[in-house]
Amino acid sequence: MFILVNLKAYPCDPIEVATAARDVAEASGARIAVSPQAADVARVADTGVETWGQHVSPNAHGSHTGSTLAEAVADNGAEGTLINHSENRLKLADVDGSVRAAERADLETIVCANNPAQVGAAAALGPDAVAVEPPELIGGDVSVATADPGIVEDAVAAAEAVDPAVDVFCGAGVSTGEDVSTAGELGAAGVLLASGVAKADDPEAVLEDLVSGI
Ligand SMILES: O=C[C@H](O)COP(=O)(O)O
Repeated sequence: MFILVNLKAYPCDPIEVATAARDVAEASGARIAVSPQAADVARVADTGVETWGQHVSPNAHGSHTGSTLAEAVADNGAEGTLINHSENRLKLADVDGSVRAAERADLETIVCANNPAQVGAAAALGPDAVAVEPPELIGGDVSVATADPGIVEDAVAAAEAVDPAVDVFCGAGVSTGEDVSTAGELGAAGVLLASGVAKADDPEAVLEDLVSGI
């Protein structure tokens, strides 16, 4: 199970979380990555933790003011990127363009989706993985794998039907090792989480609990 911690725009210290994630990953052997604000990618990557972008734009180099260039994200140390997060939705053509931009920059990709139908559509674009996140459960206290296990199983089936090579993650409300374990039992290859770590008083303790569920 891959644990991807999205820091969103939370007022946490990205270096504190990144350092904790690096240490827990090294001690446990678990794959843990941190996805900070674009402006923090380089200094988070400098900690040695696996680092992901929160978004890349569909454009290449050129006259695109305000874009998040995939090549710049990669050059600053990121190994992958989220695309189409629930809080940063894109048009279908731009999801496709962002996946292609990430591929050009050798970034691994996870395309986010609200439900199994969108998971199937996202899988058809050929990302490395898709993540199913019911928007109403994001930021809550109950894991998607507990609140709505059927949506995870249906998402796994939807991706499998389109492209068996595309992994499925689940996210929303994940904060414990038990949540990670349950997600794995439902067929998820990883979890996408944010508030459980970014808002924690002791991010390292939460990460240690999370990896206990792998
Ligand atoms: O990117 C992370 C997801 O939106 C889940 O957020 P959450 O763990 O705060 O529910």
